[in-house]
Amino acid sequence: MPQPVIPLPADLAKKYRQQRHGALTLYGVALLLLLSIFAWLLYEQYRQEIHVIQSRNAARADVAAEWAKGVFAQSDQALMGIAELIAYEGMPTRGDAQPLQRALLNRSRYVDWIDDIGIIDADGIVRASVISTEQVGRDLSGSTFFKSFRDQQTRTNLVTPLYSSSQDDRYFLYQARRLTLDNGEFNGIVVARISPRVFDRALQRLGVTEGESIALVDSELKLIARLPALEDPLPSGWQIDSPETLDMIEQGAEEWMLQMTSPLDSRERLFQMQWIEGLPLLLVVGEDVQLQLASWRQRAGILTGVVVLIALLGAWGVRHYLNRLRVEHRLYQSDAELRISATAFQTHLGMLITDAKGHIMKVNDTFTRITGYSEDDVVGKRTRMLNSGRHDAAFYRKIWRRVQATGSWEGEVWNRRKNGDVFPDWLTISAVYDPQGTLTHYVATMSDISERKAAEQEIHQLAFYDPLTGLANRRLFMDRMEAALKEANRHSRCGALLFIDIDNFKQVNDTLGHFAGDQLLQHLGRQMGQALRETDTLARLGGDEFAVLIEGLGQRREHTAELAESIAQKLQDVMQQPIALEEDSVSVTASIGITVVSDPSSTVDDYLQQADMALFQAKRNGRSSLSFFDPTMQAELLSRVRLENELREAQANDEWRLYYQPQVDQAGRCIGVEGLLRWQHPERGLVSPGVFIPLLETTELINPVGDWVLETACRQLAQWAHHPAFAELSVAVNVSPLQFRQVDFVAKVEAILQRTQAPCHKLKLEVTESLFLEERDDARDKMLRLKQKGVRFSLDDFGTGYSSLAYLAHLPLDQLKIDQSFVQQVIHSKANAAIVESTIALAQSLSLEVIAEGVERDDQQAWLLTHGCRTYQGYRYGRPMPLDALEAMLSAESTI
Ligand SMILES: Nc1nc2c(ncn2[C@@H]2O[C@@H]3COP(=O)(O)O[C@H]4[C@@H](O)[C@H](n5cnc6c(=O)[nH]c(N)nc65)O[C@@H]4COP(=O)(O)O[C@H]3[C@H]2O)c(=O)[nH]1
Repeated sequence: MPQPVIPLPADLAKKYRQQRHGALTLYGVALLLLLSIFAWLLYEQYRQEIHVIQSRNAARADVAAEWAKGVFAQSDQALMGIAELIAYEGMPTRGDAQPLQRALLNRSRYVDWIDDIGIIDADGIVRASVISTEQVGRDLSGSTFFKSFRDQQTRTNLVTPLYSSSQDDRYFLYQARRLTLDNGEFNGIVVARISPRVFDRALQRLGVTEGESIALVDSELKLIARLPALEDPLPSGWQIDSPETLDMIEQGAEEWMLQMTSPLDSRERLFQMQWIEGLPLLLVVGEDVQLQLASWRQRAGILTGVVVLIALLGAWGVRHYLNRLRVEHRLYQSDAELRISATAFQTHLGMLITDAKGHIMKVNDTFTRITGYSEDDVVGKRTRMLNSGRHDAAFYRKIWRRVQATGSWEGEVWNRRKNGDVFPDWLTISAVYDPQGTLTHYVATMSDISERKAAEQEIHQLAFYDPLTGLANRRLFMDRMEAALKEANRHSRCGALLFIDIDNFKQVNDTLGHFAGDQLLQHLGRQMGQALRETDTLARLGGDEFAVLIEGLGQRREHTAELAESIAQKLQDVMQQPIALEEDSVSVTASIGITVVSDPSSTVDDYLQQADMALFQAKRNGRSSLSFFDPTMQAELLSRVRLENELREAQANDEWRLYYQPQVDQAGRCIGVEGLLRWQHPERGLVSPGVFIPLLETTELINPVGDWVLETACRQLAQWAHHPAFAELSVAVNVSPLQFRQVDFVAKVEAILQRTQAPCHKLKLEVTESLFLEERDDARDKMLRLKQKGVRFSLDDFGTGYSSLAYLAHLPLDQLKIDQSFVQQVIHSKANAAIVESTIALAQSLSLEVIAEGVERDDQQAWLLTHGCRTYQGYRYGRPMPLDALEAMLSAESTI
């Protein structure tokens, strides 16, 4: 498997590229500079070499020219001497040329390069000749040469190019001088024939070194003389073929240089060519360029070698530098890779590397931290040492099969730490292959997910379990219900749903405190859990309400109901066991509503509703009762819902009525009334409070309705206050605990009293014992504040509750009202008689008035009177009635 290349950080890669580019650029520039200097140096040296050659050529050409001029000057001297002679002695005539002939001979001997001297008279007739005597008498008047002297007065002398001799075809140069008479008249010319050999000799005297050449040519490029002599010497007059030179001549240049191949010996030369002043002769001095530049070439070669060497050294240096740079970067890269690998290895994940056989080779610090095993503990051992024992062999086989098939595996595994603790581990295993595809190692990462699991567990617990009891909460219970319903439908098996409510839990909670209440709930949860099977689901739905789902009870509904009932009874028994709570020992009872889960068409909500209704019914039946859901319950519920809606409308439609029931003294005189609420229903007629008061309390409609009652009663009191027949009547009004607990209750009452201007001391508020079960001090405080206004208090239904008598003594009560349930049994039930008796005694001891409620018969009144109760209320004296009826009744009879 190819190793992944860890890319360099972008800035480092950029720096590397910049350094590399910089080095190459520097090298290129340096090389260019070096080459430029080198080329310049070479060129300069070449230029100097050429300049030296040119200078040398020019110097030699000058010398040669001077010499050539000297030759012609000397010969001209000779010609001048002859001219003077002729001027003195006159032109010889035919036959007397002897003396002149001798003079000519002398001159030609004196100037040895003069091959011949001749004299031509003004008519162009040769008068004398040193050598070519046979020429004497010859007429040359037609020759251009002669004519140029005769026709051009100013011409005094002339040198001609090479002319071939008519006798022997040899070439000669001719130098002529004008002869004049004393009067300046043209008298002919004297001509010297000069042999080119003179120049050969002269050039030889000048000498040349290897490669040099010097030549004299005439204006028609005929060779006059040349040094060095060629192996196969060319004759004078040999026509040189050099178009370049001819070009230059045609251009009329005085002197010039040409580099060209010599047409004589085919050597490449640099030629200096210049005319010899006043002569039709061209001096050509050449130097073999190749030869002369040999040392320059040598130097150039050495220099080139040096430059190449420097360039190579530079290139080597640059290459070395680049290599170093590359190595450095690779090193950095490798280093980075190593660092990354090392860092990656030391991560928050535990890491473990094994060989192909699973023997541990290396672990990191996190591994040690997670497992407690150091590297020394594990190296060489097999990974199975971490096995927790929670997974079977098949589990591990499956993992390794997966790794072999796909190269990796990840998942949750329970492993064991060195200290024996088992922990959940999120494990990944990757197989490592070499480039040939052979498995070489396994790399595993592990992370201890105990905390995550615990958190998940906690979240799960919080989401699905009741934090107080640890039982399933409503949500989980609903899920289980859903599942159970599906299961029941699939297998046609019935189940049962039980709703359990602890009777009077609220009072326990209120009297013993919330902590004790919590303990009680936890205890009951545990007790019930133990009484049920593991497959049953016990949940706390909230408050003191528990639910049990029992599945798979049977296929017959009746049988299931029987089983459910027995389970419910078992639970009731369990719950009734006394429970030690702090210092108290408490025993509670529970009411249970049961519904049988059997109807495939019913939903979870349907069953929950049914169980709820059954429970409602059970509670209505009294403590510790069981009730099965039946369809009539449902009807009741529906009517309850309807009633609730109607109650809301009643408030809006002003359907409330206040009835009054007389309260009398032992003489039968009405001393007051109790205001009792009635509902004037548009269809049902007059409805008793027993039907709707509990509903008003659960819907909190009790507050506005209670306000209305208070207001109505007070208004009535205020009216009666002005009526002598009723002015002494007091009005007792029932105040629900809910109503009393309103924060602004006192203010409300005060406002009503203020508004209605009712006499406060005639208003009697009837409160029940349940008011003092919670927030006692607040209730007492409110009573005291109202008491200050003169409002009086009567404790209603006395004897039915759990009132702490000690506490009652501290309340600002005025009256105890004996509940009608005791009063009506007072004759027949000794127990009831005892309760009434003790109540009367209690009232007397607390200096409270006492009134008996529900007195229907005379014997009851007699008994009460005998036992010290002198105030009564009951049908015996009048049923609750409308105001006008009451007033009519009171107006008609002075006593009842
Ligand atoms: N069998 C029998 N019953 C007798 C006799 N004498 C009186 N009663 C009934 O006993 C109840 C006395 O009222 P309570 O104990 O305060 O019990 C009241 C009271 O707790 C509540 N209630 C009535 N009006 C109001 C109200 O305005 N506010 C509040 N919060 N509760 C009210 O409704 C309860 C029932 O009221 P009612 O149906 O009017 O029933 C009244 C009354 O009609 C008798 O000789 N024999």
